[in-house]
Amino acid sequence: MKLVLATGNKGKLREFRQMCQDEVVAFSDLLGAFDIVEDGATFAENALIKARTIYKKLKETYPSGNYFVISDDSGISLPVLDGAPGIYSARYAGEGANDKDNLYKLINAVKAKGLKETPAYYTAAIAIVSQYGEYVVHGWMHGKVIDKVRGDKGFGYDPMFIPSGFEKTLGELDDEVKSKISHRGKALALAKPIIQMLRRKDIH
Ligand SMILES: O=c1[nH]c(=O)c2ncn([C@@H]3O[C@H](COP(=O)(O)OP(=O)(O)OP(=O)(O)O)[C@@H](O)[C@H]3O)c2[nH]1
Ligand SMILES: [Mg+2]
Repeated sequence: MKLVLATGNKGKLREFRQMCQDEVVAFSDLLGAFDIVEDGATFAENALIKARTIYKKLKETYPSGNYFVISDDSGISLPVLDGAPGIYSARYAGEGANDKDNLYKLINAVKAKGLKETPAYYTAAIAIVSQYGEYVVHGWMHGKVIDKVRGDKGFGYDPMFIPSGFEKTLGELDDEVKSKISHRGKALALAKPIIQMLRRKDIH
């Protein structure tokens, strides 16, 4: 049974591949690349929208295929900004904004509050859509953001985010370290038993 990832984000794909023993196929390799409208009100709703869209298209394109779809909707929230950018993290600096635009907009928002650092947390909702049912799990990573960029690892807001208990930003820490403590890593740890269950169902 194929595990198809419903994301167009290369950073997420890299992290999923590193964290899953199973082979992970990007949906664009099977269906070509396209955008999905994420108009849900929560991370969970958006994750389900993405996974359902890809599952439906796969069923239309490969009716006898054997697969399940996994998606990730995630973002960073700052209590000092009433939880922004939250579910709008990918388009914080506007539709079509890239990671750098979003990163510098958030740095400027922190500075505009007269702060050098402030608490922040990442949320990830992972949805799994399969012929047996739909599942959603969550993970969080708490820490703080600073008013500057440090390091070039990770993606998105990582160069300004310092996880609790660390001195370095995620831009300075290796992917292996990030995976152990990240919102995505924690959500995936909860998703793994579901994935195993789906594989067992597939066998019997
Ligand atoms: O520095 C970061 N490290 C992370 O670990 C992380 N996780 C999420 N984010 C931010 O939140 C948006 C998600 O939005 P999002 O879930 O809609 O994803 P996306 O649009 O990039 O891809 P897709 O999966 O929807 O295709 C992303 O673009 C990033 O800006 C992160 N930033
Ligand atoms: Mg998105």
